[in-house]
Amino acid sequence: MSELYLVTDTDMGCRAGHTVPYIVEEACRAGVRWVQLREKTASTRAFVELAGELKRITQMYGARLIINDRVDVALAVDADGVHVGQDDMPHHLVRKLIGLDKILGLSVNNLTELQEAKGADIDYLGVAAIFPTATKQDTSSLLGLEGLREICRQTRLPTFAIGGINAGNIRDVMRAGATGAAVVSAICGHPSPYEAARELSLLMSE
Ligand SMILES: Cc1ncc(COP(=O)(O)OP(=O)(O)O)c(N)n1
Ligand SMILES: Cc1ncsc1CCOP(=O)(O)O
Ligand SMILES: [Mg+2]
Repeated sequence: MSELYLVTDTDMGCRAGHTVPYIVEEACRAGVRWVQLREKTASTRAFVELAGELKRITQMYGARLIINDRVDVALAVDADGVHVGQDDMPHHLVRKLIGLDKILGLSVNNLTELQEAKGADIDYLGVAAIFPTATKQDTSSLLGLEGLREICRQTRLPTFAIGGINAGNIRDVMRAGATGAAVVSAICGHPSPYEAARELSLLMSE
């Protein structure tokens, strides 16, 4: 199964002429089985409606739907899980709210955060940021491939590398030991999300 992880961006999709449901369906058609709905400015109503739409699409393809930051939205649509970072709701409280059966992802940006996450009841790590990215403004210092390699070496949890990953570097990311790669612009900003996801999936399994 492809461990390519699509993280959505409505504005970027718009600029490329796509809606988020279109991007998600095209990526799923290309084999993506991890989808995160990331909405930083949407109203709660719009967020929940979009999440419901993505739930139908992801279910059709057997893909997982993860909600960024918002436990309430995840619960409202019975999503497969939630992804939180270091400034979001603490992961142990998220686990309490979503229950044991849901997927919980946590971002780690350095080795200190990795140590703090040891023993936590989380299902995977988002390892950020690997390369420079224009998609997220508030990223902390860059890990690079060496930083990624060290984090992967020190954990048994599945690791999804994120930040500036594209067709030119995804093989290096996988060679550094990541379980998978999470991307925003490489799929949402591409003229063909289907072709982009196909190419990335092929490259990462080489
Ligand atoms: C798979 C994955 N990894 C890392 C992140 C970043 O989460 P966070 O640090 O909470 O930042 P925001 O995405 O909320 O801006 C992620 N979303 N997904
Ligand atoms: C959400 C997020 N978290 C860390 S970097 C990032 C953005 C990644 O976007 P892109 O794949 O376009 O570099
Ligand atoms: Mg967050």
